[in-house]
Amino acid sequence: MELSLDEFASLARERLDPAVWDFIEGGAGEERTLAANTAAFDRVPLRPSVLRGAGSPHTGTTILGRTWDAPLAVAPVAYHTLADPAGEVATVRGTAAAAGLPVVVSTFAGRTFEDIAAEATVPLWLQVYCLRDRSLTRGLIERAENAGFEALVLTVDAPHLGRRLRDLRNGFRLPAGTVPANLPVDGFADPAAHSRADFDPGLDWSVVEWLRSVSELPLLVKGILTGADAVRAAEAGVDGVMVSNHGGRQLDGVPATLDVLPEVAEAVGGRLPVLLDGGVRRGRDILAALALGADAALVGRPVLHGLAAGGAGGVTGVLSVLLEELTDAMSLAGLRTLADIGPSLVGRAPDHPRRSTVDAGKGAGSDRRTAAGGGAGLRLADLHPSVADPVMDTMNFLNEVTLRYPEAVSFAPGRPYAEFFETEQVFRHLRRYLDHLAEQGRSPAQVRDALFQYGPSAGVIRELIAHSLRVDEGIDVSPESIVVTVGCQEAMFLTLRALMSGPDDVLLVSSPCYVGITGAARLLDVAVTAVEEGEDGLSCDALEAAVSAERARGRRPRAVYVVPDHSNPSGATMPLEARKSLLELAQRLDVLVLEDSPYRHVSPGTQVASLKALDRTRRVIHLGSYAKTVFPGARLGFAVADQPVLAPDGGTSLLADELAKIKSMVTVNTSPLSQAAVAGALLESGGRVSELNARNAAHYGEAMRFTLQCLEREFPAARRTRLGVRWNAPSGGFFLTLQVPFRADNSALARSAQDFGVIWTPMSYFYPQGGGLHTLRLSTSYLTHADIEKGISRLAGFIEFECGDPVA
Ligand SMILES: Cc1cc2nc3c(=O)[nH]c(=O)nc-3n(C[C@H](O)[C@H](O)[C@H](O)COP(=O)(O)O)c2cc1C
Repeated sequence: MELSLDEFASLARERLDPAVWDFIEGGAGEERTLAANTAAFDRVPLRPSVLRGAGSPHTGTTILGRTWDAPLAVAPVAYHTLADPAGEVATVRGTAAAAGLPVVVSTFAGRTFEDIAAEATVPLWLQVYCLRDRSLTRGLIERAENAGFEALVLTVDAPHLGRRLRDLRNGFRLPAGTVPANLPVDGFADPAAHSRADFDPGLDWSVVEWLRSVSELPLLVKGILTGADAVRAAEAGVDGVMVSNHGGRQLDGVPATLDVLPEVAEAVGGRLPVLLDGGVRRGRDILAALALGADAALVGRPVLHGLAAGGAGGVTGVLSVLLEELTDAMSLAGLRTLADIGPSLVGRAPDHPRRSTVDAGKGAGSDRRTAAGGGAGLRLADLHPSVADPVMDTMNFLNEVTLRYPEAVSFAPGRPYAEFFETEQVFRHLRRYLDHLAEQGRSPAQVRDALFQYGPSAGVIRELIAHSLRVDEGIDVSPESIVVTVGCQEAMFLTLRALMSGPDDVLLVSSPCYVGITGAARLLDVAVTAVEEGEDGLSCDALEAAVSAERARGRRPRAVYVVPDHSNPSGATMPLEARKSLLELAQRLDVLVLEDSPYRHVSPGTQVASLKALDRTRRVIHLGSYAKTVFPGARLGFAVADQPVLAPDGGTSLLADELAKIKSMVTVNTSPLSQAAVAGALLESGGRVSELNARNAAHYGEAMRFTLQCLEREFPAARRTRLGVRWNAPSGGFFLTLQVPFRADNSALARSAQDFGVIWTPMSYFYPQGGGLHTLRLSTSYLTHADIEKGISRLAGFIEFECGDPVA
């Protein structure tokens, strides 16, 4: 087994044709820059700090709005097919098996963007050479965008390819079968000659504006080597810069990238992410780059070495070695997270430039705050990385857009229908509960304290909840296995905190997935792996494959989160058999199931048995919510955690006891007032939440049916087919999803709100590892029929306009 990148390089050299090896390995001119790139890392020793209580390191980071497992990506390298016939397809497969890291695909990829995207579960970026033929360039970008690529990387150091003496001596020609799969196949065999013919040597900074006009994807420029150019790039409005000298393949004699990094980082001043490539060959090199101001590093040649050495598995090997070395170096240097990395790690004064303070995912034109100056100003980079993660902005963005366009019909929030609430109801519920306490023999002072005082962390209405679960759901658990929480959100948070004990623990989530759980995971630095949902919800096969893949990577899949009934956001419901299979599989694989099911009792018809009701082996932690069934203002939820927990001294407790301990340090206890209000509702209905909600369920079912009917009316079959619009027809819940042929992103949403007066939610918010770019979510729950009708008619106008087919 190869233990270093050098060993992969040696294997590749043995296996590749010498001229191909030279093409990959060589640099321009006397290869001084090529040599300088690696030598620069050797000149920068790391200076560890000891006894810092660092524990296990966490390598995750957020760049351009996406979470990466480590500050590492695959640099754009032409023709991966030179190293393996499967080319870039093998690369993305191999990368995914190592970690969630982006792959930058070259304009000169040996496989089509569509083929690569079909195989990719990691984010893809497109490297752009701006060709003389702008329409060809635009076409490439459009194809990549349609295939789901997430960013553009404009290479700015190559008006034509550099003077590569090895290739000139070898008379290098691309071997038969190696072609630029995304370009018209003509005249490419001599890459240098072709670049002189087709690259646009007259580019200036206006190219940024042109790219902005053809694509809304975030844009980075690759090939920045001076602070001045970095400033120009920032002024031109790019979303990130890459310090690169093209791996020493362009102008020979330019400095090593690591040497110019501090200058570039200082010039950028935290406004944009700074990435670096060139000579990165060890995990500790990544640390050095981060210490000198980079947000992440990329590797080029080593990936081709891996491909040549062992196809996709070789790529996995190369990246895994780098990641292991990175974790090892962090641990030995006393670094717990990337936020701990600063100039002192490489012995520089602390006022040296730091990494980006702004996540570039916010896109062009966003408010780019500069690093705080003196005084009490704080730097975003010094706060927990979750605060810069776009998942945290999801709720705010939707609230903001709804407030900004008050006249718009909003299909965004999953709120209950307001007409169900009457203010006096709350007082009635409170009275009912207080009477209940008196009936149970509590003295007036005890009744008073039950409302006014702190209460036990685990809650005071656990008996009533246990009773309700028994009579209504067939879930038979003791009150002691319940913890009453501040909304279901707190139940998720406590459960994750308790279960996820180390950096190798992974939470599996069905994807698309409710953002509350991914947000909680982000706050807690918990790694999340998405498992694709099918029409019937979570698929057992996909889950099993994901668990095996995680275990193969040395990680411990701990639990799987699932919304089995009328899922938010997809609307899917798992049939009974699928639930049973899931429980059997969870037992066999030894993972816990986190069941979240807020929509069961507000959906029409008979509901399938809950996972917890079917659970015979205490595999399921049930996360409950009264937001939809009683009222959201109570902020009342609960966790059923009846799993026994064994202490080293042989004693046992319930997982619920451990959750209550954590809760005592988060919210101390759930408001007794809220508990009392919900308890009153439970008492009034004899614990039968389903009966309490019979009218509501019928109403929501009707709202869904009416929305579907309006969609049918606006998009009769012929128009639907012509436009490429499709939707699902959930049997309950608050949400349905609609597929459209254009990108349903934030800017489309802003156009929809402003020009058409209708708001919806981009489904991409709900895909933790990318996806849903052409789907939008409609919530049908809180609107009147008149609003639904108006909203769907406006939505039809918007969709038709976006499809370039405006109605007269
Ligand atoms: C064989 C080869 C092909 C490359 N093709 C491209 C390309 O198509 N576009 C580009 O921007 N950079 C290209 N590069 C440069 C890489 O993106 C990257 O800057 C360089 O390889 C990083 O240095 P490293 O190989 O030392 O990691 C290529 C590099 C190599 C070795």
